[in-house]
Amino acid sequence: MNPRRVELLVSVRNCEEIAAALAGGCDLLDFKEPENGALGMVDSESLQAITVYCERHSIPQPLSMALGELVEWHERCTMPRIPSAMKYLKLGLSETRELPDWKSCWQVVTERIEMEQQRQFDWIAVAYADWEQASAASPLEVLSAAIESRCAGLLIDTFHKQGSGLTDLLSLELLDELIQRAHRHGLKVALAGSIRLGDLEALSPLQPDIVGIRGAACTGNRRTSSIESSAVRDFRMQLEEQFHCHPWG
Ligand SMILES: O=C[C@H](O)COP(=O)(O)O
Repeated sequence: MNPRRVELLVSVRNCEEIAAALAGGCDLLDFKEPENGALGMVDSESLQAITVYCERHSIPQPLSMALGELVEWHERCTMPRIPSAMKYLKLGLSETRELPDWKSCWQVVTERIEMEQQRQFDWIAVAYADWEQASAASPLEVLSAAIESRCAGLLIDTFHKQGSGLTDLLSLELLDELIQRAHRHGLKVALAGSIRLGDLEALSPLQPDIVGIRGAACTGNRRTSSIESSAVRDFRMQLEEQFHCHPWG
C-alpha cells in the first residue's frame, strides 16, 4: 500500500470551474488560463472574480496560481493583486537556457513579486518534462535550484500541450529519483503533463504528493474547454484505486 494519500490538483480559470472542480472532489485548486500556455496567468478581471468567490465561500482547499513564464517578467511592468488566499505561486522556466544566470533572474523576479504584494508565498519550482524543446533547465537542475532556494515544492509538467505527455517524456526511474530526492529535502512533488486516467496505473509505483490535471478534467480531454465535475470525480476515484491499492514494497 502507498502510505501517502495522493492529492488531486485541478487547474481552473473562472468561478464556474472552481465549483465544478470542488464538486468533483479536488484537493487543491490551481488558477491558470490554459489559452495562455502551460502556466498561463488568468487575466485581472477573472482574478478579481476569483478573489470575491474564494472570500465568499471560504474555500478550505489550498490555492495555487500560475504566473506565466519567468522570461515574460522582464517586460512586465505591472501585475494584478494576488488574492490573499493564494498560498502557492509558480513561474515557468522555458527559454531560460538563453539567460546567462537563470537562477539569479528567478530569485530577482520572485523577490520583486513578494515586495509588490507585500507578503511571502510558498514557491513551487516548475520542471518541464520536455525541457529540451522548451529550452529550459533539466528537471534535475531545477530540483537542485529549488532545494537551494528553499522552494516548497517541485511541479513536473509539460510545456507543450499537444502530443507527448509526462509518461512519454520521462522514465519512471528518473521520476522516482526526482521524487525521492525532493522528499529528502522536504519538498512536495506534483506530477502533471497531459496525465490521463490510463496513465495512473503506470505512475502508481511512484510516491508523488500530488497529481495535477487540466485536460483530463475537461470536456473531451481538451484543456481549453470547460471543467466537468464528473471527469474530476472519475479521476479522483481512479487515483484512489491505483495509488492506495498498490502493494508498495
Ligand atoms: O498543473 C497542472 C496542469 O494544469 C496540467 O494540465 P494538463 O493536464 O492539461 O497537462
